[in-house]
Amino acid sequence: MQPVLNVEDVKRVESGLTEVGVSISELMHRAGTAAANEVMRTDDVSSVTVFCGLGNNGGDGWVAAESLRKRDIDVTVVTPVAPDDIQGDLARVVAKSAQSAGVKMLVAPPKGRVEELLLSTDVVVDAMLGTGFHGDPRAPFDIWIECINASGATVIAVDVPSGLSAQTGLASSRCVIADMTVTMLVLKPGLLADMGRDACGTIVVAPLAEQTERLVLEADPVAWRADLEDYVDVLAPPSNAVDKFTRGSVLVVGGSLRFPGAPLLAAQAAARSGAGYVTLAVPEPVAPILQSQMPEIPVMGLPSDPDGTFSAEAADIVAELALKRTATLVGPGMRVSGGTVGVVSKLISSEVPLVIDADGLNCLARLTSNKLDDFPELLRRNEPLILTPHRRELGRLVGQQEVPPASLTAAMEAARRIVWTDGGSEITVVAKGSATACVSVDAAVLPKPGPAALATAGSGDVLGGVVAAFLARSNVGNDDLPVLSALACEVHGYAGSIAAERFGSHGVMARDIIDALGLAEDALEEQIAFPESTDMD
Ligand SMILES: NC(=O)C1=CN([C@@H]2O[C@H](COP(=O)(O)OP(=O)(O)OC[C@H]3O[C@@H](n4cnc5c(N)ncnc54)[C@H](OP(=O)(O)O)[C@@H]3O)[C@@H](O)[C@H]2O)[C@@H](O)CC1
Ligand SMILES: Nc1ncnc2c1ncn2[C@@H]1O[C@H](COP(=O)(O)OP(=O)(O)O)[C@@H](O)[C@H]1O
Ligand SMILES: [K+]
Repeated sequence: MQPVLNVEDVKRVESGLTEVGVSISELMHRAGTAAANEVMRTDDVSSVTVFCGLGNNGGDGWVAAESLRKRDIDVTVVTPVAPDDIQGDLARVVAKSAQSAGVKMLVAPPKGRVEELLLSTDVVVDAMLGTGFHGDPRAPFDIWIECINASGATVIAVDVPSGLSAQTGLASSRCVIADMTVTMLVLKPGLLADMGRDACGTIVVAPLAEQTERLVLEADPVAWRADLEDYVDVLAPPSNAVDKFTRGSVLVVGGSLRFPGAPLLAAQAAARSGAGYVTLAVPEPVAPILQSQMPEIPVMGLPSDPDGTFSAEAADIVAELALKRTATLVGPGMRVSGGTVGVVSKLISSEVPLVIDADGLNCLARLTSNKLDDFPELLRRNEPLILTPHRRELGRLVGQQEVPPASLTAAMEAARRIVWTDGGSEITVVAKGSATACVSVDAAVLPKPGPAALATAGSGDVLGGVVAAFLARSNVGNDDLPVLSALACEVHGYAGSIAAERFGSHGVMARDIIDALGLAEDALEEQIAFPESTDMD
């Protein structure tokens, strides 16, 4: 797994490096050289334009320019001020050095001149704004960003694309869209989430020093990005000595007359994700509608209120059914009512492996008056509990219903409040979004995100079914639940990619993701077993 550090903690690594004798100036030289090395790896590069800002990110750019000049590349720096007028000492020194080495420069050129230069540029190096960026890019960077994005050149961003927050992944209206980002020392969360996914392109981490790895670990990574090899331990070894029950049995509890389809999607997803036996428990009037849709899945009709949601009597029946299954998923389409809150409450207090999704989470929010983290006794259990909220559901659980977490780091923080509620429990929160984090007290694991095609109604119900099936099938300890959940997310994401190939990136419906789940899991398992021979990017 690759560590991810909050930007403020990157500074601890930086000062740790200076303590072992690697100065900031030396780091800047190594950073600029690392960026130049990536430029040299680009096919057919002969002319490069480096856009430099006025801080240390700009300093990296000047070093890169000098390094490229020494390798006979036709390089021009575009800068707001001449080297002598740069305020920062470090950046001024490297800028003057590049100037002495014969690097060409354009000082505060008009927009037309920048556009003209870009016409004959193969590679742009974006060294305007790095981790010191805040607010909206001011002139001239806003204009240069526009010109860079409109050009046909390959764009390599230094540390972080200018205009993107390396911490939050949120971008202002102007943000460089790079083909590659050479990030210094370690991954930062904003590169992996939200706008970061669009802006960074391929991410290359430049460690810059041999002590970096140790210092990064000491700085307490906020998350870990999973590599395929990290899933080896949670994959069950294949065996033919199984029957439909030993392959894992899943109970899906949910549905209402208003939303009958959601639990069906979840149940189908569980069945397509290798659970040998899947049962649906829905309110009485919903049962005949669903049974006709899916003959493989037995549907049980439970006591219902007149509005077509579970009544209070359903809770005990559900808990009894759940005791006989290896995992239970509760929530899809079930609405929030006295009866459904009772069902969720009963399941939580039963020692059954449990996944709570969608309205199940909203019931939990109702039960705890939007303060789940104030109810430690509720979450104290031995069997696994996996919550799969999207950001709005997550916000409702922790008192942020008005302003839900707006970034991956904010979502991880909210998830941590839940998992730490009883001081370290068996809970994993799968904080869903365009990038997802699987958070437990031990770690936050970031699966590789799937395509935007996953952003379609019912896609979360499908993920709930996949997670429940993986939980039902697996024998992993509670410590491994974040990795197991992350694998479920990757299968879901890869199924989304297969579906997008089949139906087009705008044409995917939840049912298409379900149909691709089995193939996605096989392909991922093959990739995990034979990482060299298959390439799925
Ligand atoms: N960590 C490491 O170990 C290493 C870090 N290194 C590098 O250092 C970089 C961080 O450097 P940094 O701290 O000097 O900040 P940086 O990103 O250059 O920005 C500051 C400048 O931008 C300006 N500015 C800010 N917002 C703005 C806006 N909206 N619009 C316009 N301007 C704006 C701000 O001006 P101010 O707002 O203060 O007036 C100031 O002039 C890091 O990303 C990496 O590349 C490597 O050299 C080696 C190893
Ligand atoms: N832009 C995106 N890129 C990748 N995955 C996404 C994106 N948007 C949503 N997803 C994924 O799709 C699923 C949507 O879940 P959810 O919001 O609960 O949907 P619904 O409630 O409609 O079923 C989650 O797994 C989420 O991580
Ligand atoms: K940059």
